Amino acid sequence: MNVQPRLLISIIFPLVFFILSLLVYVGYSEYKSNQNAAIEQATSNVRIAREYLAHHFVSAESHLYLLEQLWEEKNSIQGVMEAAQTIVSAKSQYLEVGLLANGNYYGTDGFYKVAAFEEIAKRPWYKPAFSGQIYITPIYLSGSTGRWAVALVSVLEPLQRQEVRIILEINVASLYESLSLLKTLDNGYVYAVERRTGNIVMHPDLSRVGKSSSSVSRDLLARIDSGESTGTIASYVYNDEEKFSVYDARSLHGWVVLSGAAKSEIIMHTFGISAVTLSLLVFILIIGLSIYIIQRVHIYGRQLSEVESIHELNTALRQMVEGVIGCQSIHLYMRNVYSGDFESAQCKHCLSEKEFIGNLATQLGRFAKLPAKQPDMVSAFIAPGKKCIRIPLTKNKQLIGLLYIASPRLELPLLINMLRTYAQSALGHVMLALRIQQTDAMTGLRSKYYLQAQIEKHIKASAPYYVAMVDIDDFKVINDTHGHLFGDKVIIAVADCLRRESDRHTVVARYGGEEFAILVPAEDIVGVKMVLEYIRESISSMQLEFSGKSCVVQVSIGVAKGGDDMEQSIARADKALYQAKENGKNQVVIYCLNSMLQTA
Ligand SMILES: Nc1nc2c(ncn2[C@@H]2O[C@H](COP(=O)(O)OP(=O)(O)OP(=O)(O)O)[C@@H](O)[C@H]2O)c(=O)[nH]1
Repeated sequence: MNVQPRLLISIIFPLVFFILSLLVYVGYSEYKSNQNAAIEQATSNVRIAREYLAHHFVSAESHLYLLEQLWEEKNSIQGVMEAAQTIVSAKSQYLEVGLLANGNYYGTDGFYKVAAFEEIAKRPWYKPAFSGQIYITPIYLSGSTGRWAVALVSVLEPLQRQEVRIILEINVASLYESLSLLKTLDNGYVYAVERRTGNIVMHPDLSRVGKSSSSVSRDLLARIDSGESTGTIASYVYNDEEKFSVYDARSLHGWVVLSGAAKSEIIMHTFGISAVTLSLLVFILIIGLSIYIIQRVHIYGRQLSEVESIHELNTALRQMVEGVIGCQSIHLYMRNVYSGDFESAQCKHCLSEKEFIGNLATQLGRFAKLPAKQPDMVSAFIAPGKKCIRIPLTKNKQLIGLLYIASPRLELPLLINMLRTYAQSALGHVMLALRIQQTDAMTGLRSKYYLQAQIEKHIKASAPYYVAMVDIDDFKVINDTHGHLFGDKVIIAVADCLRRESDRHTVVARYGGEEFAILVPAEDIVGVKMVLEYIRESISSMQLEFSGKSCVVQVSIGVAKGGDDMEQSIARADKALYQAKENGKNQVVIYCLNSMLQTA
């Protein structure tokens, strides 16, 4: 199946636009679904983290309860501390267990301190509280271990009017270890913030712990306090990256657990899947179509380079132009190598060299787009009111033709330049073939075929003309006397004389052997007769000398007024020539219907 390149090109742009729109739509849908998936993943991570933390808090509370029971049974400091030591040793998340009793602070690993109340009140785990209360402290940097910690504190009945409290200090970093494995997309993480202060309690970057969170704003904390305990923070900026987070602030000792990811990750995921696949498909499609189009242009180009006549060139050019860029019509003007005029290959329109230089020469560079309102003198004639493309065709930097494409559908410079390359090479080829066909190799005069074509042109244009046949007298004798080489030189000398004595509108051709034909554009015989007599006299006055041999040449000429029938017109001139020979040669005879008229 052969699809015309212009059809493919005309569908490429809408197709690319359609696919790009589809890409945007698919990309947007994919982004939305990836965003929902990321939110779901973050929600699930937050739920897992909450369950994990709740489990640990319950476990810590049960350890506290155990120690409380021990204390309440015996009020034995040693008993409680021994049990506390066992618990701390077994649980890596616990930094220390402390007992405030008898005005002293007893800590695991043998830490003991006489506790003046003022000093106790400064400890991060201390706050005024009623007996029977259990509370969790804000995050603090543990003085004894230098680690970030929170303490779960149980306030017991005072003993001998002195406060009794059991303090379970939890290592936050150790608690976070397992949670750090929970990922949202590739790099999102779980973290926790204190509701009361807005400070971070758990974060993969330890330097962030104890500092205020960028995601949990005062505004959000207020909303949480008013009951909005779960939800999504749609957008916030952290480390110059736009992020989102899912939060849950339900009953976890005042902690808000969060998980989120950078939005760029969602975009990367989106591009990673659909967009890249689709872009690749579009890319492959465009490359494939481009290769096909270029191949088709080359096929047209090959057909063009095989043409041998101007008619074939016209047909092949039209097919190529219609197939490649599409158009209403094309017009080819080719330079006449003899006159320099630009003649239309389609019609009789001709731009003389003078007109051409005056109007177009200075504007001819690369191809030009001529809008309907700014035509040049040719486009105004061949396609009035239509836009055109004018393509100059050159050979050896010389202008040999002009191609006009009226109302082109595509104006892509790449295609027009390909077209131009093939067109100028084909035109150059055809012009060379024409030149060979139209020129007589020995004398350099026009050939018989060119003369006949020119007569046809005059007949078509209803332009008046005369045809004269010129024959060298007694040429056989010259040949026989001086040899054929000498005879050839005589033919060339006569041809030179004919050329010299004719003006640029007269066509002089070698008709065959020692016979010549002349086409004279003229209204009446008077001027023609004068010219022919002048030619005859010029030839007979030549003294020809070659290689020491010399001779005088004379010619007989028959002339007839041209009619609508080319062959008949030539036959009449021939008849007059025959009469000139009959009358004794070296004379001009004019053909008349009933009798021949001898001149001079
Ligand atoms: N040297 C040479 N001779 C040619 C050429 N073409 C034809 N001839 C010769 O020209 C001669 C023409 O002879 P004819 O047709 O008898 O005519 P003619 O001798 O000129 O006699 P008239 O025409 O009656 O004056 C022939 O002998 C041809 O061989 C050519 O290209 N070169």
